[in-house]
Amino acid sequence: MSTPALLNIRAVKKSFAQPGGGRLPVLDVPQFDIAAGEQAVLIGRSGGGKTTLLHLIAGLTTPDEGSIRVGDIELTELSEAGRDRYRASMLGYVFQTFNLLSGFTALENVRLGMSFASGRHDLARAHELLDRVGLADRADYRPSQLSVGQQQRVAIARALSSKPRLLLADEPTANVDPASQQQVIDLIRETCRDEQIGLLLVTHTMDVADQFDRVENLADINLAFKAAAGATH
Ligand SMILES: Nc1ncnc2c1ncn2[C@@H]1O[C@H](COP(=O)(O)OP(=O)(O)OP(=O)(O)O)[C@@H](O)[C@H]1O
Repeated sequence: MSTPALLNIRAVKKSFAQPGGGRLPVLDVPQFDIAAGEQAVLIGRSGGGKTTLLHLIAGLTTPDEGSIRVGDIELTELSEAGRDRYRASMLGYVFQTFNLLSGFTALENVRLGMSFASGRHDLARAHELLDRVGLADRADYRPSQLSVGQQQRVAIARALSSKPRLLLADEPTANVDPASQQQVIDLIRETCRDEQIGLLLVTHTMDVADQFDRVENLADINLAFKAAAGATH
């Protein structure tokens, strides 16, 4: 029996208005799929559209055309409130810049990640996740009292707090030292494996990409990139 699909992208195009007028085509992706529980890494040149693709999958932005399905949900048919609910119930997102709330402690930041999803605060899970990321003794610290690597780990705990089906991680090791890098990757991969969470992780680090069975280069799945390359060569 084949593994059920978690993410199906079909014929998705995304362009942005350019400051000087006209539109910049960034993505033209005929097909991109992730199976339930699958772990894939996305690589590609800077400015190529990796973050834009994650934003589309997260429903943070909408495509010009095409279809994005996550489980039974067609994202392009949802209202903004519907996309908020989809994010809360199905998705974890580790942002490049963490996006922790500075006025709240590490524990509160993790609990904030789950409050929308479950409608209740699962304190035990928040503590378990902080323990898992090695920050049990930092639960009451605010982001400004944590190192950059520790903030990154809080952001990972928060993204996992609502037990998502799909985790999107945008360069989760960009701000941690090489020694912590492997810990962060192991943490994300083990948790996703244990909880059957699909993973799409963006990285510029080949040491990280090489650890994954599935490595997708955006240049290979994005026709907009090929069109732009063809125009300049
Ligand atoms: N809101 C926006 N308005 C206009 N252009 C945008 C917007 N967001 C992204 N872009 C453009 O889309 C392109 C792709 O950006 P994106 O951030 O997705 O690239 P990336 O592959 O994630 O890059 P990096 O590896 O440097 O993080 C860039 O040329 C960028 O200027």
